[in-house]
Amino acid sequence: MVLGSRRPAGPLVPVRAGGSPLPDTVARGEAEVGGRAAGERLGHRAERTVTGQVQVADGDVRRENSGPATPATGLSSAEAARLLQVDGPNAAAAPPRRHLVTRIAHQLTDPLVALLLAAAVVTTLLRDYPDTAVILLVVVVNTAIGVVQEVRADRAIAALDQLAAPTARVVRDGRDAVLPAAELVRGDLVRVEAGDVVPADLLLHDASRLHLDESALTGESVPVSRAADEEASAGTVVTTGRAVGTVVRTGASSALGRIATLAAATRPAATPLQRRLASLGRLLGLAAVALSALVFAVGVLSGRSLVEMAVTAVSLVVAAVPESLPAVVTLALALGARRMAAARAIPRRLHAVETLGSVTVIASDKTGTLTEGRMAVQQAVTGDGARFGVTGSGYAPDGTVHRDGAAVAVSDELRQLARAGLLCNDATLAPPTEQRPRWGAVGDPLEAALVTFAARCGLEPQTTRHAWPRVAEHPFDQQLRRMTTVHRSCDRRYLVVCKGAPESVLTAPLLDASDDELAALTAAAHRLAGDGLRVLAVAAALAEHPPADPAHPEGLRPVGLVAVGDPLRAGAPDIADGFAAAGVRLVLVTGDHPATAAAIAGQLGLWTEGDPVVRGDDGDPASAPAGARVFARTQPEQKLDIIAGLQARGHVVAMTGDGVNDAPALRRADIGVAMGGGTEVARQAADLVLVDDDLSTVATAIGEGRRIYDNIRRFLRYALSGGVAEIAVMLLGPLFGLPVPLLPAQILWINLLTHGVPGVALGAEPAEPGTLGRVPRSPQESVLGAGLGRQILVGGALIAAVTLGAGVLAAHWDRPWQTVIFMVLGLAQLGVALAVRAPRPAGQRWGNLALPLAVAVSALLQVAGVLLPPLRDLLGTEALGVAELLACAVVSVLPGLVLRLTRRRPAADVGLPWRRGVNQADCAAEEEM
Ligand SMILES: Nc1ncnc2c1ncn2[C@@H]1O[C@H](COP(=O)(O)OP(=O)(O)OP(=O)(O)O)[C@@H](O)[C@H]1O
Repeated sequence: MVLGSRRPAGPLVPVRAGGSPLPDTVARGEAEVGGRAAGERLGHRAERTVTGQVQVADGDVRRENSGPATPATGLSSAEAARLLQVDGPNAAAAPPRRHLVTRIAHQLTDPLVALLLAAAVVTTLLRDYPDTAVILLVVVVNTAIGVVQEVRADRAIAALDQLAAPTARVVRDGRDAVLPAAELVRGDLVRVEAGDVVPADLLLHDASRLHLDESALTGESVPVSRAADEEASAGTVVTTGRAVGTVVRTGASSALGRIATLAAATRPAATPLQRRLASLGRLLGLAAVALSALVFAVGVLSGRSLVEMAVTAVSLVVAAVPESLPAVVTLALALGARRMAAARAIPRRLHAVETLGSVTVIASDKTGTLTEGRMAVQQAVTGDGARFGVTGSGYAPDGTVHRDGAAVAVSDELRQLARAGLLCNDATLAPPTEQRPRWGAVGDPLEAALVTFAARCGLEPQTTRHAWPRVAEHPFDQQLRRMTTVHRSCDRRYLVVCKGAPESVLTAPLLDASDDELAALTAAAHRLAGDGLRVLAVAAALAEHPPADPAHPEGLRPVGLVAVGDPLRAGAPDIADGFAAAGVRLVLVTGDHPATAAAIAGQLGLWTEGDPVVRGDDGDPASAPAGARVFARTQPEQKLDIIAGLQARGHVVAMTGDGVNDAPALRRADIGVAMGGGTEVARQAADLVLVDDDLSTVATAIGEGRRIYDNIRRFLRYALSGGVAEIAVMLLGPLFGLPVPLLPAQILWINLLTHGVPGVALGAEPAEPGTLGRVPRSPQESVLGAGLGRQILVGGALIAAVTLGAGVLAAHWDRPWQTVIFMVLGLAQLGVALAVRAPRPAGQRWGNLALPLAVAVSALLQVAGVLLPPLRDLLGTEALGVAELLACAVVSVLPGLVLRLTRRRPAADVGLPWRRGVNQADCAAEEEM
C-alpha cells in the first residue's frame, strides 16, 4: 500500500475562511440533522430518526451520541469513566485469556508427553510402579515448567503491547490530553492531524484540508477528502490536514471493529526462528525415534524383555529430544523484548527481537533522526545576490541579521524574501510555557524556521499574514518538492509565492529569469548545500489574476534563497561508529539536496570526497552501487526500492521512518524502526519504536537480539550434546559389555534434572563481551550452522566417552556399573552446562547466578538419587561409596573442562570495520568500484 504524499498535491484548494479549531459546541444537534449521517460513509444507507438515533439499513440501531451535545470542554473524566464501564474499551475484543486448564492441556497434548503417558499406562499395567512414578514426575515437572514459562512470556508480551499501544489526542475536562486509544468513549472530543490513525469512528465538526487514506477499510489507497459533518472511520489514516470530531462508535462496533481487523486482535504469529526450531524439533524427534528403535532392537535381540525395552526406548526418545526448546525460545524472546523496552526501544513484534541480531544495514532518514530536527535559517541570499547571516537562539523571534560579520539593517530585498517565506507557510511559533521553557515550532519545523526568520527580519508574523490573506494554494508536494500559495494584496491583485528545492523552483517557465541570474542562484544554492544546510529557493510575482494551476505557476521572479541549519544530534558520529563496529552499515536516505546529504554524511564519517551519492530523481536507487551510503533527493516510495535492492544483495535491512508515507517502507524493511515522536501510522507500521527518537538504542537492541540468539544456540548445544550422549551410551554400551546401560527411570531422572531448570537458566546468560563487535550472522544460516552441529557432536562424544569409560572400569572392578553410568552421565551433562556459559562480562563478579545455582541443585538431586534409599528404590540405583562418588565427580568434570579449555575466544574486541559485515557479493562489487 502506498499512501499519498505527506501533503498530497491537489487542485486549487480553496481555503476555509476562519474556522476556529474548536467550535463552542461541537456536536451541534440541529446542524447534524441536515448533514450526512453516520454509517453512510461505510456504505450503509442511514437515516436519522426524530429522536436523534441513527437507523442503519442493516437493522442496527444505536444512539449516535449519548446525552447532551459534547461541549468544547469535552467529556469530564467521571463521565468518560462511566461510559467506559458501559461500553468497554475501544479495542478489538482481546484474545481470550488462556485458562490454566487450557495451558496444562496444551502441554499434555505434546506428542512426547503423550508418549510418556502411554509408557506410564504400560508400566502401571505391568505393576512397575517405580517407573510409573518417575514417568509421572517427569510429566508433572515438565508441564509445570512449560506452563510457568508460557505465563511469563505472555505477561512480558502483554506489557509490551501496553507500551506500544496506540494513543489519541482527546479533550477531557476542558484540557487536551494524550490517552491510550483504548480509553476513548462515545462523546469524547478527539483531535486528529496528518500522520494519525483515526482512533474511533468520529463525526467531524471542524475539518481543515482533511484527507483520509481509507485503504485499511476499502482497499482504495487514494486519499479522500472529508469535511465537517462527515464521518471519519476508525483505522483510516490522516494523510493531510487536521480535524476535531466526536466519537460516535468505539471498539468492536466501530468501522474497523466490525470488519475485525484491529491489529491488536491477532495473536502474534510464530517468528521465523520459532518456526525453524519447530521443524528442527520434528527432525530431532524423528532421529531420536529411529535411534531408540535401534536401541530397542539391540536390547530385544540380546534377550531383554519386549516391554522393558519398549519403555526404555520411549524414555530415551523423551530424554534425547529437548522438549523444553519452544518454551526456552519463547521466554528468551519475550524477556529479551522486555529488556529492549527497558532500553527505550520497544519491539512491537517478537520476530523483531530475533531479526535485529542479524541486521546488516540500517537505512536512516536525516531530519530528526541523525539531526535534532530543530531548524533555523542561518544564511539568506536575496535576488540581487547579497548574502546575509542570521543568528538567534532556536525558534525565538529575536535575533540579528549580519553581513560580513557586522550587524546590518534589513534591506527591502531581504524583507521581501522573509515575507514570502512567511506567507508560503503553514507553521506557527509557540511561546515558552512553564513546561517548555523555549520557543517551539507548531507544524513543519522547516516552515517554523521561516517564521522565526521573518520575525528576526522585523516582520510581525500574524499582522503580515492578515494583510495578505491566502486565497489558494498548492500544499508542499514531495514529488514536485515545492509549495505555492496565492494571496490577495491590498490593491486587489494576487501575490503568488513559491518556495521549494532549488532545482524545482529555479527553472523555466516557473521562473522568469535570465540564464546568468539562474546560474548565479544555482551556484549559490550549491555552495550553501555544501555546508550541510537545507536550501530553499523562493520566487514570487504580483499578478492581476491567480494562476490557473497553482501546482505549476509561471513567470515568477526569484526572491532569494534561504539556507536552513539543523544541528547533528549530539553523539550522532558515535552512533555511526558504533554501527560500523557492529558490522552494520549505516546508510543515509534523505529527500534533501545531494550536497547537503553528502556534507551531513561527511560529518558522520559515512562519506568522503569521491564516494557515490545516489540521486533518487536521477534514476533507480535500487540499482545503486553496492557500497553506496548516501541516497539524496529520494521520494518516500523510493525507500521501498532501496530496501528491495539491499535485500536482493542478501542484506537484512532496518529502515527508520516517521512520516505518513513511510509506513510501506517500514513494513517492507526486515525491521521497520519508528520514532516515538513520529506519526502514529509510522509507529503502528514499525517493528521497533524508539521512545527517545535515539538511533543509538537500535545498537543496544541489536546487541540484545544477538545475545538472545547466542543463548538459544547455547541451550541447543547443551541439550543436544546430552541427547547425543544418552543415545550413544545406550547404543554402544552393549558393545562394551554393558547390556542395558540405563534403566528407563534413570534416563527420565537425568532428563528431568538436566533439561528443565538449567536449560531455562541458560536463556538468561549475559551477552558475550564484544557481542556488538561481531559480524552479523547470515539470516540464511541454519540454527545449527556456524559449527554448532559439530560442537554438539563433540560434546556428546566427550560425555559418552567418559560415561562408557567409567562404566567399563566399574564393571571391570565389579562395582555397580549401571549406577556409575547414571551418575557420570547426569553430572557430565551439568558440567557441560557450565562450560557453554557466556564469558563473564567485565566488571561482573558472578555473571548469571541462576545457572550455577540451577546446576548445583540438579547435581545434589542427582547424588541424592544414589544416596537416599527411597530414591534408590525408585530409580533402581545402588549405593556408591564416597570415594566412588568423588571419582564419578572427577570424571564428570572432564568433558566440560575440555570444552572450556578449547573454547574459541570471541571474535569480539577487535572492533570489526563495517566492511567485514557485508556479504561477499557486496565486497566483490565494492572492490570493482
Ligand atoms: N515545507 C516545504 N516547502 C517547500 N519545500 C520544502 C518543504 N519541505 C521540504 N522542502 C523541499 O523538499 C526537499 C525534500 O524535503 P522532504 O521533507 O521531502 O525530505 P525528507 O526526505 O523528509 O528529508 P529528511 O531525510 O531530511 O527527513 C527539501 O530538501 C526541500 O528543498
